[in-house]
Amino acid sequence: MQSLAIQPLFDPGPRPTLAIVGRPERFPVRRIYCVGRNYAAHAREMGGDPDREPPFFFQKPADAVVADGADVPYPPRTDDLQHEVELVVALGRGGRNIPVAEAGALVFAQAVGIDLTRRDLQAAARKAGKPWDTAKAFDHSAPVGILHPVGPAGPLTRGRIWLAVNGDRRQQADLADMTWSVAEVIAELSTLFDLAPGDLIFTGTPSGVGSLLPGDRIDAGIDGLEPLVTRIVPPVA
Ligand SMILES: CC(=O)CC(=O)C(=O)O
Repeated sequence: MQSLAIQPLFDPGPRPTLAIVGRPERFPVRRIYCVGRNYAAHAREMGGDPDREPPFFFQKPADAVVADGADVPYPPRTDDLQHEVELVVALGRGGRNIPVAEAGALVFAQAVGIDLTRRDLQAAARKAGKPWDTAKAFDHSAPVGILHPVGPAGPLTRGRIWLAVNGDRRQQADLADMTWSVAEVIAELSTLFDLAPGDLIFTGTPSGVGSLLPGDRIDAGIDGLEPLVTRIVPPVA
């Protein structure tokens, strides 16, 4: 009998990958989950009440990742691109219904990330009760720095997180200010989705989010991790 080799209809292209400190291999990205309003001060600056509304989840496509400090083209259909610096964790193991006490062990590595947001589209979607995808899940919306494998202590629970635009400090807080810890985020997320190796989780941004323009240089950092540096460049013609 003739064997049928199943070929894809077209070349699906490479999976996005991230560099890892001290390792020759790269981390293949499967999905990107994000946490909204995980710092009380940011929830307030967005008009929310952190005492009444718990954090929540949304996603970006894996190919929104911007790796290796590449430039970010200013996206179309917005007049208000904004920065949101975040701790990003990269899962080396998956699972579902993970208890909080075991959740940290799923984390392979961590990095600095920026959840770029078309704030004007987000505000319009919120007002109309519509989804946020056009505001959050656009091309080049997820710059991520080099991954640092976690040690036996697991993912970071404290330390300064900050972001500067053209040298001006815009965001600064401590990871200890997160409403849900990394372990709590993973445990909660694993009740909603089957988590798997390759998943990235953006763990929420502190207050001080603000607008970006073509030509801006962004420096973002978290104590103990390699800073992320990227530039906003003119829109793709
Ligand atoms: C209001 C937001 O933009 C949600 C978000 O991305 C965050 O809080 O982080």
